[in-house]
Amino acid sequence: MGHCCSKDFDSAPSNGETKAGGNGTTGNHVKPPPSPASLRPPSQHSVDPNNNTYTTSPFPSPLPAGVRPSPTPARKFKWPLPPPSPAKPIMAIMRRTGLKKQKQKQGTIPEDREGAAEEDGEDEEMTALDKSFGYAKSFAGKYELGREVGRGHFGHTCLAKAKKGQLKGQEVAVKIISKAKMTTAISIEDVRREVKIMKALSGHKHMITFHDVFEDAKNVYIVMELCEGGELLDRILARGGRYIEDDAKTIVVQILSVVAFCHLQGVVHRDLKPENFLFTTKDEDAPMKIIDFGLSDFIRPDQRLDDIVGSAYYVAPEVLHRSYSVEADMWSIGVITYILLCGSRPFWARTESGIFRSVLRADPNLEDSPWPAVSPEAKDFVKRLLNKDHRKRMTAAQALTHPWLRDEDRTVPLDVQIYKLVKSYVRATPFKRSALKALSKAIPEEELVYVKAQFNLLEPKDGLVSINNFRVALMRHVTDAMKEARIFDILNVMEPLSYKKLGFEDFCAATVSPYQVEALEEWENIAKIAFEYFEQEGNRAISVEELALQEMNLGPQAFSIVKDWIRTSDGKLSFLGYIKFLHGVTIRNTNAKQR
Ligand SMILES: Nc1ncnc2c1ncn2[C@@H]1O[C@H](COP(=O)(O)OP(=O)(O)OP(=O)(O)O)[C@@H](O)[C@H]1O
Ligand SMILES: [Ca+2]
Repeated sequence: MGHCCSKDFDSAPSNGETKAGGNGTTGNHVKPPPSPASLRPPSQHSVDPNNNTYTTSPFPSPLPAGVRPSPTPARKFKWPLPPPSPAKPIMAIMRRTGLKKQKQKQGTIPEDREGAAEEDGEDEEMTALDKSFGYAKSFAGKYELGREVGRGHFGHTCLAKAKKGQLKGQEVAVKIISKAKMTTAISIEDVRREVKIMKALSGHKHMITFHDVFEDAKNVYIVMELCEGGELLDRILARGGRYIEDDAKTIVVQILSVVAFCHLQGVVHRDLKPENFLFTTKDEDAPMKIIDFGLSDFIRPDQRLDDIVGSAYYVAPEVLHRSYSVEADMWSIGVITYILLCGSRPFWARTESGIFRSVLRADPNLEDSPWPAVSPEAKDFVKRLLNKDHRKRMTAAQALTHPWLRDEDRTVPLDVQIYKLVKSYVRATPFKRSALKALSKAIPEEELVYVKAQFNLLEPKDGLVSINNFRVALMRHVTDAMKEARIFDILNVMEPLSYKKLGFEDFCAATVSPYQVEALEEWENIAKIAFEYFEQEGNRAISVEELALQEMNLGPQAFSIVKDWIRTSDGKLSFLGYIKFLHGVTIRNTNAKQR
């Protein structure tokens, strides 16, 4: 859990560089600790603990005017930096959750009554809430509790020794979550879901192994494998704030491998940070395990979440905009990689709102020391994760095939993104399909490593894949989480594949994402080549009406926009029109219906 509160890179031994900045707009610039006072993170004094959770986004919504995100209440936002005392934020968080509920029930609470309303709300909830989970009650009979090994916002973790059963004599870790702090139905549901997710995902080699769960009148006890090697954050700090590139790769590969697994299972972690990766032993090369699914959630393939959740330094821009999916985790991995490689945070400011401003607007600094000494592949890797446009970010499976990490001996995990893209492709018009096919033909061989790996994971028969290949590949990885996230539903909307099989060429066309290709350095060249192919094989005369209504599913309001995409000389798509058509442009200022 979040020892982000007690450790800070700014107080870590400096790597010697002094950078300007700290205004929240120029990236994270670590300051050397010149005096004992600066060892205390500055925001201790400047962040208001009562103003740390947003029930609505502090930023304008990215949704079209008039469209509001669904009304799920914002849940938790954690302290980015050390609070004055460990007890206060817990109380503050719990009170705030109570307040949100109260507000929902009764509408606006007058400002000067807020404190009282919080307390009232808490009391009311405490008496009404059912806090029995149905877990076994025999914790004390089965385990002997030892010393505390960690503490976070929502509980503390202790050593324990199993007294009986299969684990008899073995040391385990027990996360103890106090029922007194579960003051709302949401906080109870969070614990229930944390247990469900840990149980379902247990088994992956970089996932903490879940053993058991218990409860009594006071607490819930989550029993899991003990990791004795400490948090990744501690190792970064012990190394003076950064890793050499090869060691960073070893870390990032492990993170991606387990996160790819979570995403395939329909679980978004939402709190990826170095504090939530533990080393199994104290050995330098001990494997890491992901922990803390306290903020995680199930997510359907086509779902967007809207609650602002996470830790400030690692939060993705679209989370602040309240419309996000698994790509938000990929942003956090970009932040972790950036830190591993240079020892500084990419988005830094003294206050929480300053950090958010930086996340939304600032480009990470990849110029100053030590970046000139970092390989171009590593920099490209970071850029492709810290892209503010979530559509342009690599997925976890894709990132594992990036040139920086590529290793032919490592199996690439199945990527649920493939399913989403194929679903859209098989439902697209022939004109759109030929536009995508032209694009896929222009992609350099180098970039096809990922697509080839995904195609092979579907185990093509005679070079072809059908809906059954997609089903069987998913089944191979099925867990209860995958069922809960309704991942299999996507197969129903892929039903045109019941009558048609895809060869590798079609598969490439189906799985090419114009947004991700646009993020490549060679984009301009690729686009030109793609258009040449399109001119040869797919471009045809098309009317404004057909383009807007049939091809793009837009309303007549879009006629004036798509009109410019068509060449007057021959009535076919122009180069610019082709590119826009590929992207399925979002027309915000019309009431046009969109696919
Ligand atoms: N399996 C484990 N083995 C060893 N230590 C552990 C284990 N699980 C958790 N810890 C320690 O306990 C700390 C808190 O655990 P965890 O992150 O799950 O709690 P949390 O209250 O949800 O945290 P946060 O404040 O980040 O939400 C971890 O940072 C880690 O130091
Ligand atoms: Ca944690």
